[in-house]
Amino acid sequence: MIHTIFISVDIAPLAIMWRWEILLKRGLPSYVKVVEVGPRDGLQNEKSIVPTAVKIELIQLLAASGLAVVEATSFVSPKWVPQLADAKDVMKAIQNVHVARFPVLTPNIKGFEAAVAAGAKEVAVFASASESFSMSNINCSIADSLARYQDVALAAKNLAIPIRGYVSCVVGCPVEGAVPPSKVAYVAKELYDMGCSEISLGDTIGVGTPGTVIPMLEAVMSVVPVENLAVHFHDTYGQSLSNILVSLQMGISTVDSAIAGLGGCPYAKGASGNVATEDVVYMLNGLGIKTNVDLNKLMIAGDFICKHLGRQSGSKTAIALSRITAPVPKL
Ligand SMILES: CC(C)(COP(=O)([O-])OP(=O)([O-])OC[C@H]1O[C@@H](n2cnc3c(N)ncnc32)[C@H](O)[C@@H]1OP(=O)([O-])[O-])[C@@H](O)C(=O)NCCC(=O)NCCSC(=O)C[C@@](C)(O)CC(=O)[O-]
Repeated sequence: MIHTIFISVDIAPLAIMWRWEILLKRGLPSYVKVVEVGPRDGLQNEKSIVPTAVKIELIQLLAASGLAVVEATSFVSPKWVPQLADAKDVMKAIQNVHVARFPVLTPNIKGFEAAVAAGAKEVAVFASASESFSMSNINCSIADSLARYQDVALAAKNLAIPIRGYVSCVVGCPVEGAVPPSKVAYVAKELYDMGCSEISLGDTIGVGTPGTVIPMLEAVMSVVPVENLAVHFHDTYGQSLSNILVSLQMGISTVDSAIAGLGGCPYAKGASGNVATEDVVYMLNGLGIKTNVDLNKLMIAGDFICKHLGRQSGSKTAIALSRITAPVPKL
């Protein structure tokens, strides 16, 4: 005799979860490259000079966490950014660390040559989508900066050195206010056309929301392939993670961040730190996106630099995890 057994299963919650997964994960990459900018963007605005040995140890700890790229320092004028005047010594000390790449900022050919002489194998140039910020940050117009960067790009190409291009003030400028997406797209395309293999779009003063970031990304993505783009958010208004999420949904898979949320540009008054690497990795872990970064090891690096600077971490994740003594619940 055959018995039919009916089991009543309420599938509604499962269906809702499934729909949310589809909605949320639409377009999300399976892997995100996290570019750590803490030793450079994070420290450049610190008033007291951080000893070179501390910078080197920080870089080593960050590389040990699994980060593939750690922006190490800048070969800029020490009169403009005294904190990074030890760029040469930092680079020399990390020559034998091979687990990560260590790009450096170079504002002109002088900086490029010094960086290469110190052992840099990757460089980055930095332009702005706002004329006023270009003047205050690098003392020249956007057009003049692009002409300078042509020389750097050519020199880099001759030595087969990869070059990244930053665009600052992609949604707002401390002087000019809102920046039109078309201006950002113009500068991004110029950098891409001169040979920058990655264009990082910087919300220097952290004023963007998804409402302004999406139209900006649409404009840039119409002239530069999405696989060559990165996003770089400062967290002044607490919008970074939502801005990162929409960027990922639009196809971007490279995200800049700074350990412990350090940072700020000396020439962008009022700008707060970068989005914290710990917070970015926590969110990406939650989305099931691979980063190859060990959050516990990141915490060690964050702890190290915060102790040195004598301040609490700017990462909500780091603060939360440091208060938890019981194992972190697996969400
Ligand atoms: C671009 C310059 C040099 C122009 O500065 P300038 O004063 O117009 O340049 P200059 O050519 O007249 O040179 C002045 C002095 O600097 C020297 N100099 C010239 N170049 C170099 C060099 N590369 N390395 C070392 N020294 C250099 C040069 O030799 C000279 O020395 P002096 O004769 O007076 O003794 C200057 O404005 C500068 O260094 N600016 C850097 C500012 C900076 O680093 N800002 C922060 C980084 S950008 C940022 O944070 C935004 C970003 C990327 O994170 C993305 C985002 O958040 O949006």
